[in-house]
Amino acid sequence: MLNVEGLHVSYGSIKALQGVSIELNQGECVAIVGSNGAGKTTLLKTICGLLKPNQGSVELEGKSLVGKMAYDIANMAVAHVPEGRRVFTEMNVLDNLIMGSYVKEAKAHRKESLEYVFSLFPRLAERKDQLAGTMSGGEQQMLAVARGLMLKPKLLILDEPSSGLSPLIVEQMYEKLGEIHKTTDMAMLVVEQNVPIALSIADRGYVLENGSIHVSGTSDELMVDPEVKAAYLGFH
Ligand SMILES: Nc1ncnc2c1ncn2[C@@H]1O[C@H](COP(=O)(O)OP(=O)(O)OP(=O)(O)O)[C@@H](O)[C@H]1O
Repeated sequence: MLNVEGLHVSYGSIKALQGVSIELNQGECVAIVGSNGAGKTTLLKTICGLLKPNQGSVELEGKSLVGKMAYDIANMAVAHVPEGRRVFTEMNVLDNLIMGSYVKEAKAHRKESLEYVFSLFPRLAERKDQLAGTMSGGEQQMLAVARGLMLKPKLLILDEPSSGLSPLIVEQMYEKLGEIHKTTDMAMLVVEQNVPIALSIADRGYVLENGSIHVSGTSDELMVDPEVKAAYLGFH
């Protein structure tokens, strides 16, 4: 459903992506992993229309996303959960969720979507009137994911959901992401530095190094790949 082909993206003279190609099928969860500065966030931002590539194509179900505004991409049911959560801190939980369903198609299903995210994250239902900025880091990450789900996405894009969270909270977060993956047919693209946890829920993964795909395969293949093990899984 998502085809990214030969993507080149630069920031001035810095080449952040150099010929990246990935694909994602409906219902699949794919992890993009790699070290700091490998180009992971740049790849997601380009897919979501926040950055314009110098070269290459990004297609969702055969329709190009290149040059589209972020709003139009949201209208095509692509939800982006950015790194660092970025919830609306001065708004309460419920209003944050409502903001997630601002496009026409999502607005029409707002009630069911709210029921769905509240059943998935009961804590958010309990705290629906609380100001988002006063929630804990883990709760804000749940809210950010739930806000993404309010778009009724065909493709849910998550940038470093583990970022800044304690190991236990990361585990709980990934349990939920695994549940979403198992119980829906939406495609999920997860960027992570925490490679083992990302591969624990993903069907496949791509290892990005210095702006290029270095290795790719199923999660099981990557878990036993000697280079991946040495570089990311702490085995030598
Ligand atoms: N706005 C920018 N201006 C200039 N260079 C940038 C900008 N954003 C990113 N870069 C550079 O592009 C490269 C890729 O950055 P990117 O943020 O995509 O990496 P990343 O894999 O997401 O890293 P991290 O895991 O640390 O977030 C890095 O060398 C980074 O310094």
